[in-house]
Amino acid sequence: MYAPQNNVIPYTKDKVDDIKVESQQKSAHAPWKNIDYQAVYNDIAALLDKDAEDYDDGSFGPIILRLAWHASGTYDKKDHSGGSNGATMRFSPESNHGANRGLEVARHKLELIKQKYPDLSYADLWTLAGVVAVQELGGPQITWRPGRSDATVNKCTPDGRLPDASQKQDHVRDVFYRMGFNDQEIVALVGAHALGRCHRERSGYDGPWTFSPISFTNDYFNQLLNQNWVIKKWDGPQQFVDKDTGSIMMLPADMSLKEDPEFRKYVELYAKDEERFFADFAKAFKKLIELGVDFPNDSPSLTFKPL
Ligand code: HEM
Repeated sequence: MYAPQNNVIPYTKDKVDDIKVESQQKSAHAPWKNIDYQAVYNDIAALLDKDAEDYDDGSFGPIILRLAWHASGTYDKKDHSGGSNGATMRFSPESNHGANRGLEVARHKLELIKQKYPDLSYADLWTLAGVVAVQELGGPQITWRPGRSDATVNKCTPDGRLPDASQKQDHVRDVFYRMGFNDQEIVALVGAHALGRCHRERSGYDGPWTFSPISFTNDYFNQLLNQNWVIKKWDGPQQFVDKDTGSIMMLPADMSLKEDPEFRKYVELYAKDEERFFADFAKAFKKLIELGVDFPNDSPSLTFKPL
């Protein structure tokens, strides 16, 4: 179990009641106070595998997690632009940036939740949904805070802020250092590739990273280190497949994590210590979804019980 940090208020019934009492006055200036977040969590959790029998590996969790990451990973610490606050991927041009191809599937699913909880901002919804995806697919508990607000189209970030999978460690560092992450945090975050898969029609790449793409584990690191990776023979962009089965894959950017000695230290650590990976991922992911967010002073830190 991942014990909440000391300053974290567990999402107990009392806390829910507190929020309800405050919301009896229906806070027009702070609509985020009017919401029962464990109820939202539960509704998102129920959505992950609803009508998903014919979708990918049977869960919308991975693409919903990717939405939370791409909404947040546009942050630039120099001018505080981008980040999850604003949810500007609702608008073109950001929704049409190449890196965001396919994410309309996740945005569309979550629209059902937005309709049920109109006071919930899209920025809070998408980040909370990322937390739900990680937890419900077996990952660590992640502390989350409400209070983000939605911006208008003029806050869309320029194209090119998210990582380019065909590039290696220098580029990966440029992108994540721009957000304010260090090498250990970068490796922990990319461990999310335990989940989900690449889609030809979206990124051009093809296939999952692990044999269990709807279970959050440290298996991405084990596969990265222990498989014999060979260049896939095809007409698509350069990617690697495991020599034995040809059914799992790595991107050039993934391979750079094991080729770069500083990154590799953490790949090895997380491959042998899943508990450490879970703890470090939970911290780094919380940081990711809070980049650039100026939370209201009274925004509580919440943890959620899995369904
Ligand atoms: C070097 C950094 C990264 C690169 C180059 C990268 C690249 C990619 C690419 C090319 C895809 C396939 C998209 C598709 O074809 O559908 C993908 C999927 C995915 N990425 Fe990353 N990514 C990076 C970091 C991250 C991080 C930090 C997270 C989360 C914390 C993440 C979570 C995911 C997930 C869950 C999927 C699967 C989506 C699905 O199944 O539809 N990625 N990534």
